[in-house]
Amino acid sequence: MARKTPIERYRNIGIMAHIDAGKTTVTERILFYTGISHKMGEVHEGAAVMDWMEQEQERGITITSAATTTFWRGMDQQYPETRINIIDTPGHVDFTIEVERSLRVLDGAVCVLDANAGVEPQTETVWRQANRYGVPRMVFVNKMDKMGADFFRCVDMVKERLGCNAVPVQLPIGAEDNFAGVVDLIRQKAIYWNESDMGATYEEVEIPGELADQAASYREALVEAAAEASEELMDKYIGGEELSVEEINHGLRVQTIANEVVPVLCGSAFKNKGVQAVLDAVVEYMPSPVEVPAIEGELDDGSVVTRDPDDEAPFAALAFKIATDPYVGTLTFFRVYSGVVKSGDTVFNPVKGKKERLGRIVQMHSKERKEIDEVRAGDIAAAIGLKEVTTGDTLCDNANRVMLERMEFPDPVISVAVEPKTKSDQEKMGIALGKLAQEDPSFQVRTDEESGQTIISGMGELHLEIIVDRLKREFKVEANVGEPQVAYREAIRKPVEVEGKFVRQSGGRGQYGHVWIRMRPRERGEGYEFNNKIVGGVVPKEYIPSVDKGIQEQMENGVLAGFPVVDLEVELFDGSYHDVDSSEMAFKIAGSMAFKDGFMQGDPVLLEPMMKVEVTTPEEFMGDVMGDVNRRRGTVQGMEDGPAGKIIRAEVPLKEMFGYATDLRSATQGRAAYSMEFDGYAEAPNSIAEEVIKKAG
Ligand SMILES: Nc1nc2c(ncn2[C@@H]2O[C@H](COP(=O)(O)OP(=O)(O)OP(=O)(O)O)[C@@H](O)[C@H]2O)c(=O)[nH]1
Repeated sequence: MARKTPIERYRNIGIMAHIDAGKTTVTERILFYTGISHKMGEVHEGAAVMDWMEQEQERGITITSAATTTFWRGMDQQYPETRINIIDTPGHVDFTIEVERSLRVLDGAVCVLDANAGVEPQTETVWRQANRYGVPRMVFVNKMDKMGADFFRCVDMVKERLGCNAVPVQLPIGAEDNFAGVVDLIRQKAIYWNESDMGATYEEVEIPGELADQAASYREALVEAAAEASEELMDKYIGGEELSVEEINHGLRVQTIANEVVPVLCGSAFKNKGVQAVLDAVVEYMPSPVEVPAIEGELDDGSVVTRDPDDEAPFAALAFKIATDPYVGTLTFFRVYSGVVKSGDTVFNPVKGKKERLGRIVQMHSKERKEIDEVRAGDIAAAIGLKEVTTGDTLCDNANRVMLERMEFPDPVISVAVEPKTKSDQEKMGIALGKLAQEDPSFQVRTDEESGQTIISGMGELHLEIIVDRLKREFKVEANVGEPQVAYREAIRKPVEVEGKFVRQSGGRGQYGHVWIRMRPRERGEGYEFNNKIVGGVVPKEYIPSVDKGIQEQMENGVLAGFPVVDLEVELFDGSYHDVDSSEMAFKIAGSMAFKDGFMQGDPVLLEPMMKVEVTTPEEFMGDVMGDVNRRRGTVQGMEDGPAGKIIRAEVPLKEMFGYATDLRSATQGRAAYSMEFDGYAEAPNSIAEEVIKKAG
């Protein structure tokens, strides 16, 4: 079967925003105007099309990043059919991991701002993440109808706080209650959407006289920005020639894809103004899969290759999202980078080292699934029923194996004990948690060896709350939840040289393992490294991996208070063996004994997770907020004025952030907002360490 839409007409885009900027509303309107969603559900009525998980509706926030396919031919039907895959990116801080993995598979992003609030903390976080992946972006200044809406201040904030070359391609006509439409600076028209049909139709007229000068000067700036794209355009521009609409759009497209320009549009999704123009801009300025650098992958022999966006190339795809659906089971969302895959094909997963057969393949058109036979390079779809695939895995042609760049997931920083309410819940809970962990690599489940309790760990309080909520709703498991616990780490601060000797002599065959190791602290985040420096076979080769294994197992279990040991280099440099009594087991124990001793001699320390916290508060509460940050052992790192009040940036230990949402609300009459993000591990003060160690017994 041939490709219906040529790959050049694909757009894989994400919509990113701070919470409440209107991402869900914008997405819904897109689906409405593209004809997929025939009925608009308002967010506050809980019927939003994208918010298809129950608790998302209740909380009014979007948690999962589903992918939705839609088609657009332009406001004026001026384009050939363009296939737009919208990858939903969540706005809440606890889900930055979801943002990361959607950024990984999209080619461009629309950043939605609240015209009153402008650039908010989470906008910045997501923007930085997008910088890391080099994702081309455009900005939609939404809520132009809202009190305090200010387009020009938003543009300045985008320039200053996000440090990019924001170029308005529209100007608003009026603001707040008087927001009426937009000036299209490229086509030099004023556009007014009709209210009678929810903005489905519009009028195009001359630019109002009072805006003419402003429009002319903004147009000049935009034409200049477009001209930068090539010498040819620049020569024409400098020579005083008019650039055509096509030339301007082409120039902006080149510059946007090169991350040199960020086009800025405006409107009000809620009032049905401006959304179709956003879709036109997606077609005009966002890249197709063939306009972004081809993805790289590693072959078995370690050599690096690219997988080009071409149907003829071997199949390679990345699984970026696993969702558990109550009706069909596991849905694995994947982005195809190269080649074609059909339902029924067997694919290889190099991460798991396993082959799996693709059963049914579906494409998500919002709530509705459409079953499809094949997926081609550049497209996004979901496979039903894959068992072994987890987020971030590669799926590829079995005869042309390749491992695409892996996604990195941070370790969870917070955990709680969950206990099933009844015996019959016990087994169900195990299965449910297993499924949830498969969906979400930043969520982990383990059993505490001593207490036998099930411990779940994640990226924040809300993250775990939602997991427990899903247990109840989707899996009908009732569970009691303990107090949230911080995921500490342990480390040494000074290099040591230690011996580990395990000798047992009894009647028959004894045990003999003997090692000397050097342990050195490494920088935070550098992890573990094992080096074998044995010469002359004093420890036989076959026992060396056992030493490493013994150390790693002990590291997992910790020494001070049962938390994993991190950032350590171990060098095995001496030891001895016995012809009869030595075994892998004996060397494993010797390794773990040496490690434990060395750890205690190495000036051990407890590490605690630190959070980067940003609070926006009206000025009158600033003193209270700062005082509170100090009481929480936080350090204020900066302060600035924002449109919604003072912005305080601080670093605070996660332990002290429990319950912060409630405390902040009551201290500021609900007028402050905050966001937080994991920053790294730092040494915990002695008083805290002692408390934690004592508790661990
Ligand atoms: N005045 C006005 N309100 C809007 C506009 N767009 C969205 N809203 C409202 O703003 C609120 C938040 O909108 P959402 O679309 O849920 O925002 P979101 O960014 O998806 O929020 P999260 O899913 O929580 O990240 C809702 O009450 C919307 O009705 C707009 O253009 N103007």
